[in-house]
Amino acid sequence: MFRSQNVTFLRNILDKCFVNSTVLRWRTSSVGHISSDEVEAKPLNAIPGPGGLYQWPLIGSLLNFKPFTKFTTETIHEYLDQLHDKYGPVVKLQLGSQVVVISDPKDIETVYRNEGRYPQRPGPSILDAYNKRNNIQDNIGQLQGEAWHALRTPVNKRLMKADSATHYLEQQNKVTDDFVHILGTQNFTPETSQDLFFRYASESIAVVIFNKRLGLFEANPDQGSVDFLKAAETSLHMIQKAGLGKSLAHKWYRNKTYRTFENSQNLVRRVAIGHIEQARKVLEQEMKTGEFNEDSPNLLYSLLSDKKLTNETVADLMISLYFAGTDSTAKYTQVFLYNLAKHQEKQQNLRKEILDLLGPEGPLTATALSKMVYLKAALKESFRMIPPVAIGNTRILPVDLVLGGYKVPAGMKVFMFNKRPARTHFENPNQFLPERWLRSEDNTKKDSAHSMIVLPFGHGPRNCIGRRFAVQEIYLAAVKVLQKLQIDLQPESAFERFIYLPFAQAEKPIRFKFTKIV
Ligand code: HEM
Repeated sequence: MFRSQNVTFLRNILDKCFVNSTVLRWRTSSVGHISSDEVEAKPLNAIPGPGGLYQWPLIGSLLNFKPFTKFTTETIHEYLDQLHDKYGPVVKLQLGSQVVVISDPKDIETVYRNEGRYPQRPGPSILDAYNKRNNIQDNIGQLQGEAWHALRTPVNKRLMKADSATHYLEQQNKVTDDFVHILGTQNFTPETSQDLFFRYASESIAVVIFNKRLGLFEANPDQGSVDFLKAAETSLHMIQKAGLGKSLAHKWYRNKTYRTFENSQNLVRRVAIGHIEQARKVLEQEMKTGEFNEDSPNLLYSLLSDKKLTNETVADLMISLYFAGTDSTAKYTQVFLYNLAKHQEKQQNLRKEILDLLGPEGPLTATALSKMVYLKAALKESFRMIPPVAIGNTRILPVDLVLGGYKVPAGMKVFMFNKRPARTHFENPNQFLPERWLRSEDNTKKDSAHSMIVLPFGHGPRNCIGRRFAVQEIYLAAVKVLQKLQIDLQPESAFERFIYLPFAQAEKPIRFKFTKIV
């Protein structure tokens, strides 16, 4: 052990020789400083975790799940919680490949601060296999390095600016009006209400991606668009299963998981390509007739006009956005409304904010949205209580790091298990308290690592590219539902268990009760 003056001395020396030293090449904290514990960092093989056969490649992954344990890929969060209870904040195990799972916000911060200009998130291995077999180019979520950056930059310009999503508010207000009208006028089984949320998310993102309404709320919607929803969900489920090592052979032959994935992914692509083709035709027609309005938002037009992008790349990008932007938002909109239904007092507080700013009929505008502090706090608290992804925040380390006192080498896959500190690092963690986010910023940011806990959309240059749209759609649903309807839960749904597929969802479809406010 080092005394504190020795540690300060060491820090100075290490900071100076940090870059070139071969002996002291381990980056040890978010800002390159070093602590006494970290100087004595232990090797990778000292990281605790399930031992013996569990550490074997391939077989080790299978042993994590049923029938060998009580866990499945959907309850991976419960399994990781149990491992962290047993082994501490750094755990090593086989999940598809060897991974290090971390849950200390300081370590999470260290990973993000050192992720570099082109952060590496492993692409889904089953999608890699599918693309290779079908001669399809890798998409934004799979590319790495400069190729990823070259594609991400033009998309950032269109989707990630502060006002990117608000340009679509007018059209998305209309989608939400239709959604809320149906919620308020029909009786649903839990399954049909769940389906309606999928239609809502799909319809909302389609006005951005394809510049058109899909008609999913109509009596006889296009069957392809309806089938897309189930196919996207199945594809994502298979991605998760394969990614966590429950399917191993898909790389070498078309096993059952792969075939299920292939069928659903074929459908996802076919439907998305159909929409893109139609959107392109409309665009060409409008340009011919002079109807085209350059000032109205049109993502497809804007991307096709970018000389650096080929038509094929634009099409693949649109497919990825449609695929990534439906299931995720559909599921989280339900989770948020669930939290509001479960916490009636908070629902009333939020309704008051909404009615004060918009009244019972007003559309959601960018100005009103900027004033809705309770809405933002409530969604953030919902993200804390039930994070939308359990292990979506993953990186392959570009440099050697010290995490929790262990040396983790460059190239290692690291899962950031933010779900755990979201419970362990807050007062009254089991209470739904939007108010905790209303306190002054400095109060919630006493510890800089605290800002590394609630990260529903990841962090850094590779964070979720659809986040502004996802959040806007969830806000719109909450605002418009609360303007018109009271949300309750039927008694059977009062204590739902949430699982990950890979996005958070209730284990059984939620039994909402929507009642018109008179
Ligand atoms: C509640 C809804 C959503 C959640 C919780 C979510 C979550 C995430 C997360 C955690 C990541 C990884 C970020 C990282 O590695 O730092 C991600 C990436 C991504 N998301 Fe989302 N997402 C949502 C909605 C959307 C929407 C609406 C779209 C498209 C319109 C979208 C498109 C993407 C894409 C393309 C990536 C990969 C980005 C890249 O690798 O550069 N997501 N998302």
